[in-house]
Amino acid sequence: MATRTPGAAPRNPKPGPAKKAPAKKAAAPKPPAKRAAAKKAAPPPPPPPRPILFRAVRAVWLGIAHSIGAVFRGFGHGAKNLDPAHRKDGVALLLLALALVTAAGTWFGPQGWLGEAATNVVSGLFGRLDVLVPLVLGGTAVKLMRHPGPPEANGRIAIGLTTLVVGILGLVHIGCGAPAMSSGATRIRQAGGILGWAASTPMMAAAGPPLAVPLLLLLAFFGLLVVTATPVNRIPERLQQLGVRLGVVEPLPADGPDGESADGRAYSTAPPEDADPDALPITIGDDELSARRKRRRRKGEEPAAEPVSFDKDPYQTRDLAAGVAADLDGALTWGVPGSPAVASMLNQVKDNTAPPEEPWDSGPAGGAVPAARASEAPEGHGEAPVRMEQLQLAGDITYALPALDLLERGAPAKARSQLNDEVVAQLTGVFAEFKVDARVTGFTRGPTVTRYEVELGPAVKVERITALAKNIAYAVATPDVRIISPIPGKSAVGVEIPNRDREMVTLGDLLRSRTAAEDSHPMVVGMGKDVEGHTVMANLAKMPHVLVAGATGAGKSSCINCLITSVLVRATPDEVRMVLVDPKRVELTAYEGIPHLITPIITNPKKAAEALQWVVREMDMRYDDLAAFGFRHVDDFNAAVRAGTVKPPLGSERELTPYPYLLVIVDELADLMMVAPRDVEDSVVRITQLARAAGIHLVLATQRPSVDVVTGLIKANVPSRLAFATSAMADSRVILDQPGAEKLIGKGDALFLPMGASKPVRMQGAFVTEAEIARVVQHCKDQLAARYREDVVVGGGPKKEIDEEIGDDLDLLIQAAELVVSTQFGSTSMLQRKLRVGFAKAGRLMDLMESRGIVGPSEGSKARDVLIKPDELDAVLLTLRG
Ligand SMILES: Nc1ncnc2c1ncn2[C@@H]1O[C@H](COP(=O)(O)OP(=O)(O)OP(=O)(O)O)[C@@H](O)[C@H]1O
Repeated sequence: MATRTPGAAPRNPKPGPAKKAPAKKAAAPKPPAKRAAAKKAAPPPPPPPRPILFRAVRAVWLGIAHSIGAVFRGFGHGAKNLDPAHRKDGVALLLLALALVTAAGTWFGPQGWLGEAATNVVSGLFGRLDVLVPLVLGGTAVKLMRHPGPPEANGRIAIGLTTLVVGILGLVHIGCGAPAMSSGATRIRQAGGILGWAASTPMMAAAGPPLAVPLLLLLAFFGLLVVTATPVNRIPERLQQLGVRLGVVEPLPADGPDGESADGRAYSTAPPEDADPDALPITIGDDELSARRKRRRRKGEEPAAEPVSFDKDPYQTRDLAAGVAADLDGALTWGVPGSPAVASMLNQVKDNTAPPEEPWDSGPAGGAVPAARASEAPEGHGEAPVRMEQLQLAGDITYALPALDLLERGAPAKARSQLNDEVVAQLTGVFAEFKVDARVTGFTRGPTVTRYEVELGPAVKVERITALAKNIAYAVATPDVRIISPIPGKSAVGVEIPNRDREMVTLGDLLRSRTAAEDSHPMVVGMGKDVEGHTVMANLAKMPHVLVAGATGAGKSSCINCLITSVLVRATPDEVRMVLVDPKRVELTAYEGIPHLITPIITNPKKAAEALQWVVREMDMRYDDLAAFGFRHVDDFNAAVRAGTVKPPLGSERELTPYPYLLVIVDELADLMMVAPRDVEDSVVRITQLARAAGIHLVLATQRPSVDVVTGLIKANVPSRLAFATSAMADSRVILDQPGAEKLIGKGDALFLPMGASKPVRMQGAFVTEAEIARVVQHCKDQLAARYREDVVVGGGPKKEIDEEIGDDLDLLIQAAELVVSTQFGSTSMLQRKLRVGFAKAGRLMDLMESRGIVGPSEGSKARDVLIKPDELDAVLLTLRG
């Protein structure tokens, strides 16, 4: 659990004396220091346009390349939906052409001057192995077209492949008698080529031929590890996986003890012991951006102006080979020099895992960069949990969590686009037009909105910017301008303007992020990305209950899908169980049959109200257990059960098992409130007041955040709020107790106010497609069939003959009968209190009991006579149940 610290940029010195600056002075030159800072902050000029011929050739080349790429991607599955932003068809076509030319020359004899030249170069460089060059080039081209992978990986693969090839060519050269250069070009070509000669000669000179061979073998082996990003300690595992793929080895069953994965890595499902239960339930990871920014800032480097991708798999960088790989990735892709010594390589692994996004930063004074947490990450970061795990469930069932590959990668995030530069120019234009001494000193671009930072000249009132809101909106042609004054932690006014080229945040990218990897708690879910592009993760167990609201089409269902999919990807059914309530009948059907469900998806609002009452009973039962065994939180009880330190009472045959978290998701609270407002409110309030310690958590979604749906009582007990765009400010007030949500721009744009936070965080909610959900759900269903409990909703099991008059009140009536008979006290107000029902319902229960001979008739305000003795209770209950 970590929270974001506000930007560490030094505050500006106080503005000069409050002398009213004449209007003319507004445009006057700034003092030198200010000017210098501003100059540094100014955006770099756009690159000069390229000649038209170059652009035409490029367009034709890419056109051909994309057509051929499309053909290659058309084969089989898995490459058809490659995001255009990830394509590398241009380079791939070049490699393909080279493969064809070299194949013609080396396989069929040189033809023509081009063929001869290519053959001479290839055979001269690679010697005997020249025949393999076309294959490697062709294979690489096809791989680039079908699965280009993250750009950093290409750098690593290039270096690894070179090391591998040089090692092998050196060995071939020695194997062919190690001819010297003086023996002629033909002998060199018939051995390891110039590369083989260059690799083997110094080794033999330095260590002698017997040692040169193992050294070259080591070099080749090292290259292989780098190409495949295999850490040394995972070689056996990778070999095993290869064997399984080739069908020569059986998959290993999970052999770790409970709570340990197959590879022996501890897999903790409980929150960290030192976790502060009152801390904010969200983690805003600054891994993606700030680590690199901060490093660059330390080095005094200018930020990169080019938008860059930060798709990077933190799991690949664990030890030497992976460390080198990561280091080389950084070196090749981002121009960061690779460290010479192995030790420093290892140190840099962590740094290199931070995606190298670089927003436009105005340098220390502009402070568009928030403080980074990445460099303060705990040492053990490299031990991020491996996601594909074989986990042991109760009853010796192994359960593999879905692979993160089932979720798509998003397009690379942009740190800056031409449209941002245009907006900066428009803002500058507005300030100049209205003669306000202010300038844009930087911006941080999020997926949906960009926050432009505006610094004011001396003696310029903040109100002058706020007063310009409408003019700014006019200039940038969008009504949705939000002004934040000041940006927390900075002496600057923030102007949030939607990106016309907005980006999608995919759930896959969130769950692959380092922030997600660092917290293996099963209830941690991907929420989205904030305005600075940081990953926002939330721990549902710490929320502990959340209200999700917004107008129709604003993104609630997508958010709920992300929550459920996150849980499916990160938690086993033994860790988290769910009750899904979907009165709209369409939103959650994709999850029918998942093993995490405790009861089939509930679509009938009346049944939903019953299910909530079941949740209350489950909570009471858990509380009884906690009290009986002397624990205060279900996590402590679970830990004790797993450790075997808690035993059932003597004589009891009960087998203690840990309680899973119970996640109750209601996708349209309004539908429930329409059928049984009092019961639903009662249950929700009771659950929200108490369920936290019992590991039961509610997510309530509604598109009607009016006071009759989100009542005062519900609001008071649901502390975390997530507001998507609302149609009116009043709705925003109901959800967040403040305006703001009415200014959101829909499609997942949200304000997130987690428990304990005073200000909401604006974020772009994540998105997960139906196809991804279907893949994850299929995986879970393949692992385990759902086992439903029959007592959750009455009527879930075989239909019993229940007295028509009793109808849906059977459960309550039974509880009332138990209460009245066991206490021998026929009081309506007692029923109201104990069953938490209203006066009308308690009166009706009393009447039902009277008509069934359990209590006598009403005697005014006096308690009724109880006509049944405690030992007759069981028989009476049986009759009631039909
Ligand atoms: N996070 C997101 N990123 C991108 N697009 C989104 C996002 N969330 C929603 N959308 C787009 O908005 C559409 C409507 O979203 P969604 O169905 O989640 O809305 P909703 O609030 O649940 O509406 P309703 O209440 O009518 O069900 C989606 O089909 C999708 O195209």
